[in-house]
Amino acid sequence: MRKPLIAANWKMYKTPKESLAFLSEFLPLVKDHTASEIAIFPTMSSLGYVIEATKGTNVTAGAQTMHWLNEGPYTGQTSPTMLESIDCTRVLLGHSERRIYAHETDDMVNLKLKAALDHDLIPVVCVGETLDKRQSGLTEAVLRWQIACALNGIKGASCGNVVIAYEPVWAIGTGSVATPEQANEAHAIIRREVAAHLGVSCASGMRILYGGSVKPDNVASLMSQPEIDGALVGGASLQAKSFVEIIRNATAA
Ligand SMILES: O=C[C@H](O)COP(=O)(O)O
Repeated sequence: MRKPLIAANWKMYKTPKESLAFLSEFLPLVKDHTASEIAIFPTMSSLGYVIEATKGTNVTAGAQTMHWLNEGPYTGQTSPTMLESIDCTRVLLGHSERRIYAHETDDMVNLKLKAALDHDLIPVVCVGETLDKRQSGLTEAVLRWQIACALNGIKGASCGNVVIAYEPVWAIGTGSVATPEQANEAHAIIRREVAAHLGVSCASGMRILYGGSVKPDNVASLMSQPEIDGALVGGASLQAKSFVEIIRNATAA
Protein backbone atom coordinates (compact mmCIF):
# COMPACT_ATOMS: atom_id res chain seq x y z
CA MET A 1 0.00 0.00 0.00
CA ARG A 2 1.51 3.32 -1.08
CA LYS A 3 0.83 6.16 1.34
CA PRO A 4 -0.12 9.27 -0.64
CA LEU A 5 2.24 12.24 -0.63
CA ILE A 6 0.84 15.72 -1.20
CA ALA A 7 3.58 18.24 -1.83
CA ALA A 8 3.72 22.00 -2.31
CA ASN A 9 6.27 23.45 -4.71
CA TRP A 10 6.43 27.15 -3.93
CA LYS A 11 8.78 27.88 -6.84
CA MET A 12 10.08 31.50 -6.57
CA TYR A 13 7.32 32.70 -4.25
CA LYS A 14 7.30 33.70 -0.57
CA THR A 15 9.92 35.46 1.52
CA PRO A 16 10.87 33.82 4.85
CA LYS A 17 8.33 36.06 6.58
CA GLU A 18 5.58 35.04 4.17
CA SER A 19 6.57 31.36 4.48
CA LEU A 20 6.27 31.52 8.27
CA ALA A 21 2.94 33.36 8.04
CA PHE A 22 1.67 30.55 5.78
CA LEU A 23 2.81 27.92 8.30
CA SER A 24 1.17 29.60 11.26
CA GLU A 25 -2.16 29.35 9.44
CA PHE A 26 -1.51 25.97 7.79
CA LEU A 27 0.03 23.77 10.50
CA PRO A 28 -2.93 23.90 12.92
CA LEU A 29 -5.31 23.01 10.08
CA VAL A 30 -3.43 19.81 9.16
CA LYS A 31 -2.09 18.77 12.55
CA ASP A 32 -4.43 15.77 12.82
CA HIS A 33 -4.07 14.70 9.21
CA THR A 34 -2.62 11.21 8.89
CA ALA A 35 -4.04 9.97 5.58
CA SER A 36 -1.12 11.30 3.56
CA GLU A 37 2.38 12.64 3.99
CA ILE A 38 2.68 16.39 3.50
CA ALA A 39 5.76 18.14 2.16
CA ILE A 40 6.65 21.73 1.28
CA PHE A 41 9.41 22.82 -1.08
CA PRO A 42 10.06 26.53 -0.37
CA THR A 43 12.71 28.78 -1.88
CA MET A 44 16.28 28.28 -0.66
CA SER A 45 16.08 31.52 1.35
CA SER A 46 13.06 30.21 3.29
CA LEU A 47 14.11 26.56 3.56
CA GLY A 48 15.96 26.72 6.90
CA TYR A 49 13.11 28.68 8.49
CA VAL A 50 10.50 26.24 7.20
CA ILE A 51 12.51 23.24 8.40
CA GLU A 52 12.79 24.72 11.89
CA ALA A 53 9.11 25.70 12.01
CA THR A 54 7.92 22.25 10.93
CA LYS A 55 10.09 20.23 13.34
CA GLY A 56 7.89 17.96 15.44
CA THR A 57 4.92 18.36 13.06
CA ASN A 58 3.48 16.08 10.37
CA VAL A 59 4.91 18.33 7.62
CA THR A 60 8.40 18.01 6.17
CA ALA A 61 10.33 20.37 3.94
CA GLY A 62 12.75 20.04 1.07
CA ALA A 63 14.83 21.95 -1.45
CA GLN A 64 13.69 22.70 -4.99
CA THR A 65 17.06 21.68 -6.43
CA MET A 66 20.66 20.96 -5.47
CA HIS A 67 24.06 20.33 -7.03
CA TRP A 68 25.42 16.77 -7.02
CA LEU A 69 28.85 17.68 -5.58
CA ASN A 70 29.56 18.43 -1.92
CA GLU A 71 31.47 21.66 -2.52
CA GLY A 72 33.31 23.57 -5.20
CA PRO A 73 33.50 26.77 -7.24
CA TYR A 74 29.85 26.69 -8.37
CA THR A 75 28.35 30.12 -7.72
CA GLY A 76 24.73 30.03 -6.68
CA GLN A 77 24.59 26.31 -6.00
CA THR A 78 23.71 24.38 -2.85
CA SER A 79 25.17 20.95 -2.14
CA PRO A 80 23.67 17.78 -0.63
CA THR A 81 25.89 18.13 2.47
CA MET A 82 24.66 21.70 2.93
CA LEU A 83 21.06 20.50 2.79
CA GLU A 84 21.86 17.74 5.29
CA SER A 85 23.48 20.28 7.61
CA ILE A 86 20.18 22.14 8.00
CA ASP A 87 18.23 18.88 8.55
CA CYS A 88 16.69 18.99 5.10
CA THR A 89 15.21 15.58 4.22
CA ARG A 90 13.78 16.02 0.72
CA VAL A 91 14.79 17.45 -2.64
CA LEU A 92 13.05 18.04 -5.97
CA LEU A 93 15.14 17.00 -8.97
CA GLY A 94 14.74 17.77 -12.65
CA HIS A 95 11.66 19.97 -12.44
CA SER A 96 10.80 21.09 -15.97
CA GLU A 97 11.40 24.73 -14.98
CA ARG A 98 14.96 23.73 -14.00
CA ARG A 99 15.35 21.79 -17.24
CA ILE A 100 14.07 24.75 -19.30
CA TYR A 101 15.51 27.80 -17.51
CA ALA A 102 18.63 26.34 -15.87
CA HIS A 103 19.39 23.91 -18.73
CA GLU A 104 19.46 20.84 -16.50
CA THR A 105 20.02 17.74 -18.59
CA ASP A 106 18.97 14.13 -18.04
CA ASP A 107 22.59 13.30 -17.15
CA MET A 108 22.61 16.00 -14.47
CA VAL A 109 19.35 14.67 -13.03
CA ASN A 110 20.99 11.24 -12.84
CA LEU A 111 24.03 12.63 -10.98
CA LYS A 112 21.75 14.51 -8.60
CA LEU A 113 19.62 11.44 -7.94
CA LYS A 114 22.72 9.40 -7.07
CA ALA A 115 23.91 12.19 -4.75
CA ALA A 116 20.49 12.42 -3.08
CA LEU A 117 20.50 8.68 -2.40
CA ASP A 118 24.07 8.82 -1.07
CA HIS A 119 23.00 11.54 1.37
CA ASP A 120 19.69 9.95 2.42
CA LEU A 121 17.71 12.81 0.93
CA ILE A 122 14.29 11.70 -0.33
CA PRO A 123 14.25 12.70 -3.99
CA VAL A 124 11.23 13.63 -6.09
CA VAL A 125 12.35 13.16 -9.68
CA CYS A 126 10.21 15.18 -12.10
CA VAL A 127 9.51 14.00 -15.64
CA GLY A 128 6.99 15.01 -18.27
CA GLU A 129 6.46 15.73 -21.93
CA THR A 130 5.92 19.04 -23.72
CA LEU A 131 2.74 19.71 -25.68
CA ASP A 132 4.63 19.33 -28.91
CA LYS A 133 5.86 15.86 -27.95
CA ARG A 134 2.37 14.80 -26.82
CA GLN A 135 0.84 16.00 -30.07
CA SER A 136 3.51 14.11 -32.00
CA GLY A 137 2.59 10.88 -30.19
CA LEU A 138 5.90 10.82 -28.31
CA THR A 139 4.68 10.92 -24.70
CA GLU A 140 5.64 7.33 -23.96
CA ALA A 141 9.06 7.68 -25.60
CA VAL A 142 9.85 10.87 -23.66
CA LEU A 143 8.79 9.43 -20.31
CA ARG A 144 10.68 6.18 -20.84
CA TRP A 145 13.80 8.08 -21.87
CA GLN A 146 13.69 10.48 -18.92
CA ILE A 147 13.17 7.63 -16.44
CA ALA A 148 15.86 5.46 -18.04
CA CYS A 149 18.37 8.32 -17.87
CA ALA A 150 17.47 9.30 -14.30
CA LEU A 151 17.82 5.71 -13.07
CA ASN A 152 20.95 4.84 -15.02
CA GLY A 153 23.39 3.04 -12.72
CA ILE A 154 21.01 3.00 -9.75
CA LYS A 155 20.39 -0.30 -8.00
CA GLY A 156 16.94 -1.57 -7.03
CA ALA A 157 18.07 -1.95 -3.42
CA SER A 158 18.46 1.80 -3.02
CA CYS A 159 15.11 2.76 -4.54
CA GLY A 160 13.08 2.63 -1.32
CA ASN A 161 12.50 6.34 -0.90
CA VAL A 162 12.54 7.53 -4.49
CA VAL A 163 9.42 9.40 -5.59
CA ILE A 164 8.62 10.28 -9.20
CA ALA A 165 6.46 13.23 -10.22
CA TYR A 166 4.75 13.14 -13.59
CA GLU A 167 4.35 16.75 -14.65
CA PRO A 168 3.23 17.25 -18.25
CA VAL A 169 4.84 20.56 -19.18
CA TRP A 170 1.67 21.69 -20.98
CA ALA A 171 -0.32 21.39 -17.74
CA ILE A 172 2.02 23.39 -15.49
CA GLY A 173 0.55 26.71 -14.49
CA THR A 174 -1.82 26.67 -17.46
CA GLY A 175 -5.09 25.50 -15.92
CA SER A 176 -5.07 22.68 -18.51
CA VAL A 177 -4.95 19.73 -16.16
CA ALA A 178 -4.37 16.27 -17.66
CA THR A 179 -7.50 14.14 -17.52
CA PRO A 180 -7.36 11.49 -14.80
CA GLU A 181 -7.15 8.85 -17.54
CA GLN A 182 -4.27 10.60 -19.35
CA ALA A 183 -2.40 10.96 -16.08
CA ASN A 184 -3.05 7.37 -15.06
CA GLU A 185 -1.79 6.09 -18.40
CA ALA A 186 1.40 8.15 -18.10
CA HIS A 187 1.95 6.91 -14.55
CA ALA A 188 1.54 3.32 -15.74
CA ILE A 189 4.21 3.90 -18.41
CA ILE A 190 6.54 5.34 -15.78
CA ARG A 191 5.93 2.44 -13.38
CA ARG A 192 6.64 -0.11 -16.13
CA GLU A 193 9.89 1.67 -16.99
CA VAL A 194 10.91 1.78 -13.32
CA ALA A 195 10.17 -1.95 -13.09
CA ALA A 196 12.37 -2.62 -16.12
CA HIS A 197 15.31 -0.90 -14.39
CA LEU A 198 14.82 -1.55 -10.69
CA GLY A 199 12.49 -4.54 -10.56
CA VAL A 200 8.78 -5.03 -10.06
CA SER A 201 8.82 -4.88 -6.30
CA CYS A 202 10.61 -1.53 -6.26
CA ALA A 203 8.26 -0.15 -8.93
CA SER A 204 5.11 -1.32 -7.22
CA GLY A 205 6.13 0.38 -3.97
CA MET A 206 7.23 3.63 -5.60
CA ARG A 207 5.01 6.68 -5.28
CA ILE A 208 4.27 8.52 -8.50
CA LEU A 209 2.77 11.98 -8.01
CA TYR A 210 0.85 13.99 -10.56
CA GLY A 211 1.64 17.70 -11.01
CA GLY A 212 0.13 20.27 -13.34
CA SER A 213 -2.78 22.60 -12.46
CA VAL A 214 -3.89 20.52 -9.46
CA LYS A 215 -6.68 22.37 -7.64
CA PRO A 216 -9.07 21.58 -4.77
CA ASP A 217 -11.80 20.63 -7.25
CA ASN A 218 -9.80 18.26 -9.49
CA VAL A 219 -7.53 16.45 -7.04
CA ALA A 220 -10.08 13.82 -5.98
CA SER A 221 -10.71 12.58 -9.52
CA LEU A 222 -6.97 12.39 -10.17
CA MET A 223 -6.39 10.52 -6.91
CA SER A 224 -9.17 8.04 -7.75
CA GLN A 225 -6.88 6.57 -10.39
CA PRO A 226 -4.97 3.47 -9.28
CA GLU A 227 -1.55 4.66 -10.48
CA ILE A 228 -1.72 8.14 -8.92
CA ASP A 229 -0.19 8.30 -5.45
CA GLY A 230 -0.24 11.99 -4.68
CA ALA A 231 0.21 15.45 -6.08
CA LEU A 232 2.93 18.04 -6.58
CA VAL A 233 1.10 21.34 -6.40
CA GLY A 234 2.37 24.71 -7.56
CA GLY A 235 0.03 27.72 -7.71
CA ALA A 236 -2.75 26.25 -5.57
CA SER A 237 -0.34 25.51 -2.72
CA LEU A 238 0.50 29.16 -2.13
CA GLN A 239 -2.63 29.86 -0.09
CA ALA A 240 -2.95 27.81 3.09
CA LYS A 241 -6.71 27.25 2.71
CA SER A 242 -6.45 26.04 -0.85
CA PHE A 243 -3.57 23.66 -0.05
CA VAL A 244 -5.44 22.30 2.97
CA GLU A 245 -8.49 21.66 0.76
CA ILE A 246 -6.30 19.80 -1.72
CA ILE A 247 -4.82 17.67 1.07
CA ARG A 248 -8.26 16.85 2.44
CA ASN A 249 -9.93 16.22 -0.94
CA ALA A 250 -7.04 14.03 -2.09
CA THR A 251 -7.80 11.40 0.50
CA ALA A 252 -11.47 12.02 1.21
CA ALA A 253 -12.83 9.14 -0.89
O1 LIG B 1 5.76 21.55 -9.22
C1 LIG B 1 4.60 21.88 -9.47
C2 LIG B 1 4.14 21.95 -10.83
O2 LIG B 1 5.04 22.62 -11.65
C3 LIG B 1 2.72 22.35 -11.01
O3 LIG B 1 2.51 23.72 -10.94
P1 LIG B 1 1.01 24.26 -11.01
O4 LIG B 1 0.23 23.50 -9.95
O5 LIG B 1 1.11 25.72 -10.72
O6 LIG B 1 0.49 23.93 -12.38
